[in-house]
Amino acid sequence: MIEYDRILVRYGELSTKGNNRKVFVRRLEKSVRQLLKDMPEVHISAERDRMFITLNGADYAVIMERLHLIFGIQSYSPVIKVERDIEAIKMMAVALFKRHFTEGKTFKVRTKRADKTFPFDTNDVNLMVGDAIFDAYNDDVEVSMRQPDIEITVEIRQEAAYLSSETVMGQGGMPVSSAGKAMLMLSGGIDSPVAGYLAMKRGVEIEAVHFYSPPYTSERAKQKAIDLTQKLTRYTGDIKIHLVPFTKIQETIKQRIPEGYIMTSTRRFMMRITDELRRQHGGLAIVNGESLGQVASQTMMSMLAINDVTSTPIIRPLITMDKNDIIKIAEEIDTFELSIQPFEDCCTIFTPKQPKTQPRLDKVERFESNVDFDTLIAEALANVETVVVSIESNTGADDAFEGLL
Ligand SMILES: Nc1ncnc2c1ncn2[C@@H]1O[C@H](COP(=O)(O)OP(=O)(O)OP(=O)(O)O)[C@@H](O)[C@H]1O
Repeated sequence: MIEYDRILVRYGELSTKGNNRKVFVRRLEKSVRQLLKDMPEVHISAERDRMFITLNGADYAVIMERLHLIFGIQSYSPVIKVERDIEAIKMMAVALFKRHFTEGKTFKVRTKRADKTFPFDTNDVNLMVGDAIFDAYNDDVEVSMRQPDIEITVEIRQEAAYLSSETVMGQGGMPVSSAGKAMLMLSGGIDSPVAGYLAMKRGVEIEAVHFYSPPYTSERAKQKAIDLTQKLTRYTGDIKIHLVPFTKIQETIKQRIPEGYIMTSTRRFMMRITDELRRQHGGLAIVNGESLGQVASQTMMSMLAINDVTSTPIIRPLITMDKNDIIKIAEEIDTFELSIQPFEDCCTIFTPKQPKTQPRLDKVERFESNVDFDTLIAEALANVETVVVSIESNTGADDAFEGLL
């Protein structure tokens, strides 16, 4: 049976990014190199609009599985390289087809001609290759343009033609850290890990910030935030998490701020501290899991009052999403089960039964001005614990991202 000799990787959106493309392609190449570091036989060559991973005996299925985790890849196919000769193409297409064909399966040929000097156009190649397959089976096979069981792709480039019968969709998005760094406000809930994933997918490098309030919240609640961070490392490698002790600030808020404004004020302090950590660690933005109208803190009035503490850009990837869609992504990235584990969260413990859904900025500012919060903020910042969370060891790619960020 014929065997694939390389994997062809398509960048998609990347290829349209003008002058930045070179930088993006280089980053993507670096991600792939790191991910396949334990396979020294593999050869990677990143060209302008395609990347080729030559197997040299490596198992293509293992590589295909890992590529699925890399942002910036639109799709990829295991391919066989053949001469730019229509007879050679036809022969290989038939061989590939035979590899997959069982009775009743339909097919389609899809050609892409990157090199326009090739004497036949896309349609000609589709027809000629299709005819070769019909001939090989005495016309006893059927074409289906809409939903073929077997799709033979032929990509004709300057140096050769590449044939495949499998195309897998990648994650899409932009390569890791091509957009700079942001701080992810990570609670133990469903939403913030999804927000982090979506930001990472657009090339944002994430450092997580988690607020915890012992003894009101337990070690296990803190561990949950670390475990959620670990789930995200699968896509980028190591992620730092800053664990901020928040007890004193929350107790002070509870004593000194009128009940209806406790939640607004709590969020404002979280944001101020996150912003300071951002400044210290060279971040450019803050990412959170807010989604419009989900809970009291997420009305527009509330956001206005909370957001007022900083002019730093706040990225809210979930802002217009429905809960069901957020949950779907949480399931896909395997954070959902962890998120729904019932460990206490610092906010829910102190949150009054009826927080103001339309808090007024002038009021919350007045309430806060009566208390010396600056000292408490400095104290919390001085006691931040930073942990580097590493990629899970069962992905088969441990350490693969080392040095990537
Ligand atoms: N303990 C925390 N540490 C860090 N960030 C937090 C914490 N609690 C809340 N946040 C941030 O504030 C956002 C809004 O939180 P809130 O609890 O109002 O909403 P949520 O829909 O329950 O969010 P989540 O599901 O992420 O907990 C969160 O998505 C997160 O970004």
